Amino acid sequence: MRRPPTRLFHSSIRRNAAQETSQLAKPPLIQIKDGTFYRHHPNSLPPAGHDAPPNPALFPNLTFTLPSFSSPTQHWSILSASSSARTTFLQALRGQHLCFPPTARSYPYLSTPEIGTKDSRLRFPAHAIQYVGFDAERSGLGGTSIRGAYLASRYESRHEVDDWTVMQYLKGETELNAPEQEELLHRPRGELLERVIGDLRLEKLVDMPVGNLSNGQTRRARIAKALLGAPEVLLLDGPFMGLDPPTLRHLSSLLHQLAEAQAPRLILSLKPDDVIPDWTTHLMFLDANYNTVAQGPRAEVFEQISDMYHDVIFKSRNAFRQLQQKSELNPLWLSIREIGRHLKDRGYLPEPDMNSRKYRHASNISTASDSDPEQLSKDGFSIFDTGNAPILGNPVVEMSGVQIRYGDKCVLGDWHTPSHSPGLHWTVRHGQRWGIFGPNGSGKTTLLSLLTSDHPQSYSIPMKLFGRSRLPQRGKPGLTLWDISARLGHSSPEVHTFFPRHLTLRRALESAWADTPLSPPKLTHEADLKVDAVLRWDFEDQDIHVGMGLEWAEETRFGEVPFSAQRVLLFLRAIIRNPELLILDEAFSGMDESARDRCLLFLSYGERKTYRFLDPNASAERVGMSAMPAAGEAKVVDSDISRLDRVRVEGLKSDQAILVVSHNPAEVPGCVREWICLPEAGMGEARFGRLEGPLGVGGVEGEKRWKGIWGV
Ligand SMILES: Nc1ncnc2c1ncn2[C@@H]1O[C@H](COP(=O)(O)OP(=O)(O)OP(=O)(O)O)[C@@H](O)[C@H]1O
Repeated sequence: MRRPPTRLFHSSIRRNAAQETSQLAKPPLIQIKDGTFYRHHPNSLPPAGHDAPPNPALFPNLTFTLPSFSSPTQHWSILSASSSARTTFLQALRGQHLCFPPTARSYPYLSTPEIGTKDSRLRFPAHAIQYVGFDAERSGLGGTSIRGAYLASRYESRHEVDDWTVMQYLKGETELNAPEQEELLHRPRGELLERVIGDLRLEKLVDMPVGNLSNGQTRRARIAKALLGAPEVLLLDGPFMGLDPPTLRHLSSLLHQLAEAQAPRLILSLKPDDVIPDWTTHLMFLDANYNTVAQGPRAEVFEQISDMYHDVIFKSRNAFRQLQQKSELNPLWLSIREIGRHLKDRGYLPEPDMNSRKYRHASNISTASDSDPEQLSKDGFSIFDTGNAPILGNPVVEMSGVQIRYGDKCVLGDWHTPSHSPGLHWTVRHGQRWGIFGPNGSGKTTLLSLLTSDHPQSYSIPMKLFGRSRLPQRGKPGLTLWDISARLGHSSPEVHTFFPRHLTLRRALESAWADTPLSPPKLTHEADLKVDAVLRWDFEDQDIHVGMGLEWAEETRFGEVPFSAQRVLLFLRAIIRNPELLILDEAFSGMDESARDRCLLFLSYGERKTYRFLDPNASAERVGMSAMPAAGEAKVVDSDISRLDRVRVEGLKSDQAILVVSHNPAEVPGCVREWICLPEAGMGEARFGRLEGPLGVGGVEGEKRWKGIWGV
């Protein structure tokens, strides 16, 4: 059901209807005709092999039109398994990257007199087309927040001089020197400001420093800020990443209203497992090599993807043999498999005509099914646990009535159960694998900051870590920051934000053995071997030839590799020492899906297991598996390194405790069984539960488990 538009958009919708006829004749807003893009001028670089940075042709011969007005309205989403392809495409739309020929990319509507009368700055694509990316969101609001400050400052009452309030951020009052007259003219006016604040539910947050906002709150503030610039087009890169289901629904409906009003026009970029909003009318599908694979009306693109997907899945043996040869892995095929599987699982794809000749081999190929008892999660866990629950060790975390308050606002533990003192009562034991869930703003990050000691109140609350309090007690010294960091592995968007970009990849990993990323690591021979093993696994895939050089890891800096690869490295840094307590807080968000799946597998099995693409025509006995995989799926098998008995990095040990925060079941490791779901402030108490198997198995069972956690 369509919701009525909010106040903000009423007037524009009315105006649009009245002006429809004349608007239809207006020139397109973005027009690309047979254009190819490059990051650097192809003639400006030394020839390949002479230290030239990679400079692939981006979206060769792209033709794309975004109308300025259309009836019915066109709402585009860009789909790709590669975050880099998605972001690069959006950048190209707003005038970034070199276009060949230069005239192939134009913005005819921005040159019309109509735009001139609105705001002369809108003539420039970089102004008229605003980009909001969410990968590094928890780093703050466009550099206006915790700039260079230590993470802990988020939780302290005194803030830096430039820790602006949300209102200052929205109004653009974030310069220490007074702005020029021209700038003042363009500040958002009262009425618009009030409406945007209301529509994005920011009323209660306007006086809060931007550094204190949670992930979901930050997202709303960033969209509000972009809207206040009144752009013609808003590009939202991964808008649903890291949002809880209710916030996601609210945001999607809000975006729909904006898009319908064409004020601004919206283009979303989506990951394969993102919800594709019902109101998306047009899709662009990109592969990981910066090629456009399909574009057009939604149903047509789904049909094309369905054809390609079933082709890849059911194709002849020869094609699958090619897939098996890792060196010949075809990024287009991989992209089609990844996108196709997700779209098929969610019922977007039409079924192919199985009578057609090309599917004649398909009859003996299995497809994934919930009833298959042998079905595994992507990281190799059976869909239902069969063995006994693990024997648990001593407590690692003991909270006995924890409440966190700022003035009279309680952001964690604002409840009272008859059997306990008020607040959160929670024990995590050695060997337990916990998922921490809850809506945006429910206090998950705050809870973890108490364990990592980023929160100053961690000294005063009733909490023990590793059996000790933070402050000294009779006969027992207090637990120092160094004690904690030696026993803890932690990866989160905040760790990412503050991680030194200049460290080499090897040094970044080695910092797992240091007190802080910049202090000298205390390495042993065993640690060196582990670092080598992880580097080989990370960048060269599991079945590398042992003994290959790793010089690249000493030559490449952390800041030089793509965002997704940085996340992978920080994940590996967190797990490499098998810490007693491992915290993975949105650690997999922002990773490309294939990298994420490999990381999840590595978490549980280290170098022991790997993925293999299997020939769907082979029999189960021949490939040494108890059941055949779903058609075209990569399956978890023993690695060559394991067979050669050269494993240096084992997976999780039975006595490690892990805590995982995620809003996406596919990002929750298959080993997680215990869960806690924090309530929204003032909405009751935390709920606890235990799963009968992994969360990320999709299908009916996966959905049932996920909904159970959210109390749906
Ligand atoms: N110093 C502070 N003063 C007041 N409120 C604060 C402060 N720091 C955080 N908050 C509030 O505490 C609440 C919990 O924030 P937290 O980041 O822990 O939530 P979260 O569950 O991790 O959210 P998300 O899923 O969006 O990341 C939020 O409403 C946030 O605005």
